[in-house]
Amino acid sequence: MDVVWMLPLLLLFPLLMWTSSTFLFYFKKFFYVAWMMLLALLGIPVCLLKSGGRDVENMRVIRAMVRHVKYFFGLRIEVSGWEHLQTVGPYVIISNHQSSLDVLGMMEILPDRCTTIAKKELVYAGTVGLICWLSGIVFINRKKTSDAKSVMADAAKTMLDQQIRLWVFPEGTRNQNGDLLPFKKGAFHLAVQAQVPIVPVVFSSYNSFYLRKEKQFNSGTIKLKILPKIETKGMTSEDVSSLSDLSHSLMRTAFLEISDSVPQSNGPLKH
Ligand SMILES: CCCCC/C=C\C/C=C\CCCCCCCC(=O)SCCNC(=O)CCNC(=O)[C@H](O)C(C)(C)COP(=O)(O)OP(=O)(O)OC[C@H]1O[C@@H](n2cnc3c(N)ncnc32)[C@H](O)[C@@H]1OP(=O)(O)O
Ligand SMILES: CCCCCCCC/C=C\CCCCCCCC(=O)OC[C@@H](O)COP(=O)(O)O
Repeated sequence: MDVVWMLPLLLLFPLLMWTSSTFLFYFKKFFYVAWMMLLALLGIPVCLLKSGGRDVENMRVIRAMVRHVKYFFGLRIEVSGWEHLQTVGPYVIISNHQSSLDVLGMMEILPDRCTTIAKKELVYAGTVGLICWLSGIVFINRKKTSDAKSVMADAAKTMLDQQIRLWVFPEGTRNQNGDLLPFKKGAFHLAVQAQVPIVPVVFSSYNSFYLRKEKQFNSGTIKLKILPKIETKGMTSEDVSSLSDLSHSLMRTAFLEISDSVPQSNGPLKH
């Protein structure tokens, strides 16, 4: 073929490749949300029949229904430190938060009678919002600290009265910058108020298979490391800052240890 004709084709090829991976990114994201919405639609009547309303036991329904979703996206989830979840009674789980894909890892290890603290906007997410409400998810208004504090103080009492575990994302928002954000204090006040242990859980970086800004969503492995519990018995609000710093330091070390060295989104090589 004439080289003049080959040139535009050669230029077009990378464009087509780029377009197809971007297309795949949006397709997979759309499928993820649509599938979760459908699962929630099917799960809602199961929850209502099982518990008759809002009840943390409904988390078992979500856990059972979500576990297969990882296979659609070629994701492997490797868990270490299972023994640290064998704690009797209530505790607070804290973990880093990179994406809504975290739900897949959560549902691999979610202990019984464990629900989550989430931003209040999630309750309006259609069928997903409704099943979250039915499963006892505690919704907070992040823009009104005083409201969030009082909801979390109530949650501390409920944890003890009803023997519930709570999963909190102390970064307070999704973050994929290749490191952990500084921690907000709510999770630590919660654990100290209820005098229950904290179990840190670390998700490895998704940057090797999922990059939001670059529109990449490939298959890959998520490593989940459950760290030993941190006791809070005898602590007061004075200890919250040091408790938060200790947790952050332990989790950051584990995060860097289990995450692959990969180019970070919009940044240099890390780790
Ligand atoms: C079958 C199909 C199913 C389909 C569906 C599938 C899945 C659905 C099921 C499950 C999904 C669950 C997944 C949900 C994920 C949702 C994740 C999120 O939404 S993350 C965002 C929400 N979470 C959080 O924000 C928690 C972390 N944030 C905090 O804890 C914050 O501290 C805060 C309470 C919100 C307050 O925020 P602020 O910005 O004001 O932060 P500070 O921490 O700096 O606090 C200021 C000040 O207040 C003191 N403080 C904080 N909290 C308390 C408290 N509880 N009691 C007393 N005092 C408190 C803090 O110490 C600061 O004071 P000081 O500076 O003097 O120390
Ligand atoms: C206003 C709508 C709120 C989000 C709705 C998303 C629709 C979800 C539908 C299906 C996805 C599967 C279930 C995922 C549930 C997890 C939701 C989530 O991860 O929310 C993001 C929140 O942690 C932090 O948000 P910000 O990055 O601080 O903002």
